[in-house]
Amino acid sequence: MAILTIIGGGAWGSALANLATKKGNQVHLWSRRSSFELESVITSTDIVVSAVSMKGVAATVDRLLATNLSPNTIIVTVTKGLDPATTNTPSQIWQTAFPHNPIVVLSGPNLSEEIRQGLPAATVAASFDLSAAKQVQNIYSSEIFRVYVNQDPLGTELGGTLKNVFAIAAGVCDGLQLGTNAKSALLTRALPEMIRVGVRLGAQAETFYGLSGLGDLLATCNSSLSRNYRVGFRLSQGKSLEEILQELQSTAEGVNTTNVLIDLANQRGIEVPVSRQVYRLLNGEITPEQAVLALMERALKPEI
Ligand SMILES: NC(=O)c1ccc[n+]([C@@H]2O[C@H](COP(=O)([O-])OP(=O)(O)OC[C@H]3O[C@@H](n4cnc5c(N)ncnc54)[C@H](O)[C@@H]3O)[C@@H](O)[C@H]2O)c1
Ligand SMILES: O=P(O)(O)OC[C@H](O)CO
Repeated sequence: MAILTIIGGGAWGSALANLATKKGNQVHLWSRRSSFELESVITSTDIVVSAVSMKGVAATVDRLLATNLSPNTIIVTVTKGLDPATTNTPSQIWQTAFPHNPIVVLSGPNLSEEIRQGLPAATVAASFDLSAAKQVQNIYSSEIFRVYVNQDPLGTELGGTLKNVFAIAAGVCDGLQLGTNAKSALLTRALPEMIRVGVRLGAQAETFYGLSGLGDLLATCNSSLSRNYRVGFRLSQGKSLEEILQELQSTAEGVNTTNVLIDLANQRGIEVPVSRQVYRLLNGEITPEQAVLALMERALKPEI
């Protein structure tokens, strides 16, 4: 049995708290509205899970820096986003702030609503520190949640983060009723685009073929449970982004991720054709139909 403190009481933090509690662990679920102080539970904590949205990562890091967290405590990050100021991933931010703590990325095709319903799912615990990843694997593995490990935290994290951009595109594709051929083409071309970005940032290409890359891409791009997919679907119905985000009342990380990704691609000269059309659509530069046409009329090229 381990003692976990989960920071962030949103959809995913709550689902992760339930999974760990059902395995017999002691779980403190802390959010900004909690009636207890973070300090009061942190010294006895074996594992801290950060389940806040990207916009809350910096504040959460500061909050934890103000406690006396032991360097032995494993920090697990599940946020799927990029920092607009630095383009860093959450695990990079955590590692910089806590250089002596093991940092583990937990990411995979994990729509929280399905997990809340007790449906089976698999995921990846990734860390440079394999023993820390294995501890997280043991704590979270159950008959409904199968956890694999790897040693590519950046690739694991970028798979979960970048797929949100394509989930928006997939929602547009389905909303416009473009058909199965178009959807298959979109998802297939999304994967090399994710790998191109990931490898340039230092991730391993193979990681993107696993659960945290292809797996999460398939889950998110094919489910109306995905908030990013829903953003794309509603854009295709002519709603404004502002209106959609207002109705959503929850986090769709793909909107911020698209903007950061395009900054990054421009700085480093990375070719990201699908993401670029998602960017133009989100920023009101083109209509969904124009985005599709722009992709179809690109200069012809070899497949690989
Ligand atoms: N919901 C899912 O299916 C799922 C699955 C895997 C990963 N994720 C990722 O987990 C993260 C959280 O997603 P969610 O679905 O729980 O979102 P959510 O919108 O339900 O909850 C977001 C949480 O972040 C907290 N937060 C935001 N700003 C904060 C701040 N400044 N300080 C402290 N806390 C702050 C909120 O209080 C809330 O608890 C996202 O990055 C998401 O991509 C979600
Ligand atoms: O609801 P979304 O689009 O944030 O997707 C949730 C998870 O990332 C799916 O793995």
